Order: sequence, then structure tokens, then C-alpha cells
Amino acid sequence: MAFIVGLTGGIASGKSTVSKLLEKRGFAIVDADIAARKVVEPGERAYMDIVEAFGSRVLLEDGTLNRAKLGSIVFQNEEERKKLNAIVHPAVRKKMKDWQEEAIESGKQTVILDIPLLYESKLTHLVEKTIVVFVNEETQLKRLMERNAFTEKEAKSRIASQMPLREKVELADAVIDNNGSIEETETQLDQLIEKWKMKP
Ligand SMILES: CC(C)(COP(=O)(O)OP(=O)(O)OC[C@H]1O[C@@H](n2cnc3c(N)ncnc32)[C@H](O)[C@@H]1O)[C@@H](O)C(=O)NCCC(=O)NCCS
Ligand SMILES: Nc1ncnc2c1ncn2[C@@H]1O[C@H](COP(=O)(O)OP(=O)(O)OP(=O)(O)O)[C@@H](O)[C@H]1O
Repeated sequence: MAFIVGLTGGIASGKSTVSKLLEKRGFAIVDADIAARKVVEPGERAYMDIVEAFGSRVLLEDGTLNRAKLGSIVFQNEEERKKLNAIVHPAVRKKMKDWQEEAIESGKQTVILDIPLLYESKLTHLVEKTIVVFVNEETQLKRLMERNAFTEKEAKSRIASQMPLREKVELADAVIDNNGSIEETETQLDQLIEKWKMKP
């Protein structure tokens, strides 16, 4: 039986940073954001449903999804976001299940499911343990604005579309504090791998 771990946090809290460190150590990563990109490629079912629901205004000239445009719609309006989630999330779950099975078939002993909305979407039954990557509000806002070149208003509307990170910390089996340097994060991660006896 493989050990299935849920890795979550808030937007720009450092999930990808931690999952890269885990990947470097040989762990299998199944990333919900990558699945969510894959299932909206032109021709996919979810792509067609998005065009039907939001119109061709959310497409670029080459026919691919205009993610910036769709983001500006759904992070300002909860109804629109729910509409998008209802189209994309079932396809994401299916894709992630396939990737998890592939990882186990290839002999992986631990599979990390990197899911930003693990708690919001009530997916904890899919995993044995959860890890939350935590940063304080100031760091989160600063890193998000820098990474995506967002205004403060854009960044805040995305943060507000998720469960507050402090509430996620309360629900976690383990917390990695990513306010400091990457090296400090790496040390905490290695201690957790040791504590949980995680084997790639
Ligand atoms: C709206 C979209 C097109 C914006 O794309 P963009 O390239 O700007 O962002 P990206 O997909 O890289 O997401 C960045 C982060 O935003 C947060 N986020 C994304 N979607 C959501 C959502 N529906 N609700 C809350 N937070 C979200 C996550 O923390 C994610 O890691 C895209 O995020 C999307 O399709 N979202 C719906 C699917 C989804 O829920 N994805 C999250 C994991 S399943
Ligand atoms: N310890 C750190 N010190 C400085 N910068 C960091 C640190 N950890 C992450 N970052 C930077 O902060 C930003 C957010 O990190 P990352 O992309 O890993 O977050 P994420 O949780 O995966 O985000 P998302 O939910 O949007 O996918 C990135 O630009 C990353 O390079």
C-alpha cells in the first residue's frame, strides 16, 4: 500500500517550492495545477464547456484559453468561480487519479498530491496525511504580487477566494513554515520525511 500525502497551503505560500524539493528526493508528485492546465487544452471536454459557459472572450487568438482573462473574471466573482470549478474539478480529479495509479504501478511508495484546494474542495479522504505550507499574510501578499506582477487588489482578491491559511494550519497533520529561507524550509521538510518515515 502506497502512502498518499496531501500537500497544500495558500496561493503563493510555497507548495511548488516544497514539491520540487520532494521531487528532487525521488518522491512522486501529482500536481493539481498541472492537471487543471492539461484538462482545458483545446479539444478537451472541459475546454468546450468553458467556451460554452464563458464565451469566446476567454480565448486567445490561437484558440487556447486566455488564463489571465478567465482569472480576472473568476477571482472577482464567486458565482463565476463556482461555475468554472464545476466544469474543471471533476476532470482534474480523474486526471490526478490516473497519475496516482501510474506512480504506484511504477513502484513509488509515497505519492504526494499537491492540491491548493484540498480543504476547500473537501478532498482529505483521498489522503492519509496532510502537510500545509504556511507563510504569514504579509509574505504571501508580497510573494504573490512579485511572482505574478499583480496589483495589491488583484493579489488580495485571489487570496480571499481561498480558506484563510491560518485555518488550514489548524487542520494540518504537519506544517512547514516557509516564511524564512528555502534552506530553512528544506531542513523542516527533511525532518518531516524522517519523522513520517517517508520512502520514495
Ligand atoms: C482561473 C485560471 C484560468 C487562472 O489561471 P492562472 O494561470 O492565472 O493561475 P494557476 O492556474 O496557475 O493557479 C494559481 C493558483 O491560484 C489558485 N487558484 C486557482 N484556481 C482557483 C480556484 N478556483 N479557487 C481558488 N484558488 C484558485 C491556486 O492556489 C493556484 O495554485 C486557473 O486558475 C483555473 O483554471 N482555475 C480553476 C481550476 C482550479 O481550481 N485550479 C486549482 C487547482 S484544482
Ligand atoms: N522560502 C522562500 N523564500 C523566498 N521566496 C520564496 C520562498 N518560497 C517560495 N518563494 C517564492 O514565492 C513564490 C510562490 O512560491 P510557489 O510558487 O512555490 O507557491 P505555490 O504555493 O506553489 O503557489 P500557487 O498556489 O500559486 O501555485 C514563488 O515566486 C517562489 O519562488
